[in-house]
Amino acid sequence: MNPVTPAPGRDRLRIAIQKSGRLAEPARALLASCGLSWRESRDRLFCYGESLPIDLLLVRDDDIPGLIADGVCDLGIVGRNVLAEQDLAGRADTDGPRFRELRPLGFGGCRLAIAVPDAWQWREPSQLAGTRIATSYPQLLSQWLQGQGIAAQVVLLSGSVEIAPRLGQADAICDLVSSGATLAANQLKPVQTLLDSEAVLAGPAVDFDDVRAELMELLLRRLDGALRIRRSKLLMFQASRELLPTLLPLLPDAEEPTVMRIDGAERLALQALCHGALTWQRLEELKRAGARGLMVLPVEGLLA
Ligand SMILES: Nc1ncnc2c1ncn2[C@@H]1O[C@H](COP(=O)(O)OP(=O)(O)OP(=O)(O)O)[C@@H](O)[C@H]1O
Ligand SMILES: O=P(O)(O)OC[C@H]1O[C@H](OP(=O)(O)OP(=O)(O)O)[C@H](O)[C@@H]1O
Ligand SMILES: [Mg+2]
Repeated sequence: MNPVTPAPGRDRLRIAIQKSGRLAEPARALLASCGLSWRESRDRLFCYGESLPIDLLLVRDDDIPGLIADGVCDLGIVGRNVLAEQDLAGRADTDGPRFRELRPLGFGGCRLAIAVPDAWQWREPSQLAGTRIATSYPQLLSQWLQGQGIAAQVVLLSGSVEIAPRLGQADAICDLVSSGATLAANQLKPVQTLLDSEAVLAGPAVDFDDVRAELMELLLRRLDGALRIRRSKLLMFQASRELLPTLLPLLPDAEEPTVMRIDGAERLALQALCHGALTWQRLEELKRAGARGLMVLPVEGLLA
C-alpha cells in the first residue's frame, strides 16, 4: 500500500508517529499497550494494522501536523510544541484551530522557554524590547511577544538555537528546555516559560463522519485505560486496626482498599490501587503513621 495515498473508502484509521527520535519508541509502546499490532513494510515507513484496522505512518515529527491537515493521516502523536506552532502557522487559511489535542500522553515532557545570558539581571519581560530573539518557534514566540506588547526581532533558526547569542546572531533565545543542561552549557538561563509541552494524540478539528469515528472512539477508550494503568500502582501494607483512620486519609488518590484480617488478630493487611505517584516521600509518611511491610507493585491490567 502506498503510504501517502488516503486509504480507499476510509475504512481504516491511520496514525502518524515519529520514525526515530524521542517520541518514536514511547509512542509505539503506548499504542501496543492498547492492543494494536502491525506488520511493518520493507522500507519501515508504514505499519499495517493486524489486530485492528489502525495503521501507522512513520515520519519526521515536524511533518505530522501537515499530514493531518492534508487528510493523509487521521491522527498523530506529536509534541504539543510542534502542534501549537504549526496550528498558528496555518491560521491564515482557517478561522479557528486546525487541530484538536485529543489526549496528553505523559511522555516527551519539556517546555518552550525564553532564555537569556547568565550575566543578564532579569527582572521582567519588558527587558526584551528591542532585542533579537533566536528561535525555531516563530509563531509561538511572536504570539507571546504580541500578548505582552513587546516589540522584539524574531530570528528564525532551524536548530542549535542555544549558540546564537555566543555567535552574535541574537541577544536571547526561545527554545525547548527539559533538564536545562543545554542552556547551562551555553551560559544561558531560562527566564520565562511560554508553553508546557508533552507528547499528545492530535487529530483534525472536525469530527470524522465514517467508520474512522468508531475506530477513534475505540482507540481513545483503550488509551484512557492504558494511561490510567500506567500511572497506577498496587500498594500493599499491614497496620493495626486503630490506625486506619490516620492511614486512609494519606491515600486520597486510592480506590477503596481491600482490608483483610490476619489470623483473627487486630493486625490488618491492606491493598489499595493508587492512581497518583507513590513517591518515597509518601511511603515514608505512611510508615511514620504506622504502616508496616509497605510494598508497591506494578499493575499489568485492569478490568473494572
Ligand atoms: N530535551 C527534551 N526532553 C524531552 N522532550 C523533548 C526534549 N526535546 C524535545 N522534546 C520533545 O520531543 C519532540 C521530538 O524531539 P526530537 O529531538 O526527537 O525531534 P527532532 O530532532 O525534530 O526529530 P525528527 O527527526 O523527527 O524531526 C520535541 O518536539 C518535543 O516535543
Ligand atoms: O534542557 P535539556 O535537557 O538540555 O534539553 C533541551 C535540548 O533538547 C533538545 O535538543 P536535542 O537534544 O534534541 O538536540 P537537537 O535540537 O540539536 O536535535 C532541545 O532543542 C534543547 O536543545
Ligand atoms: Mg523534527
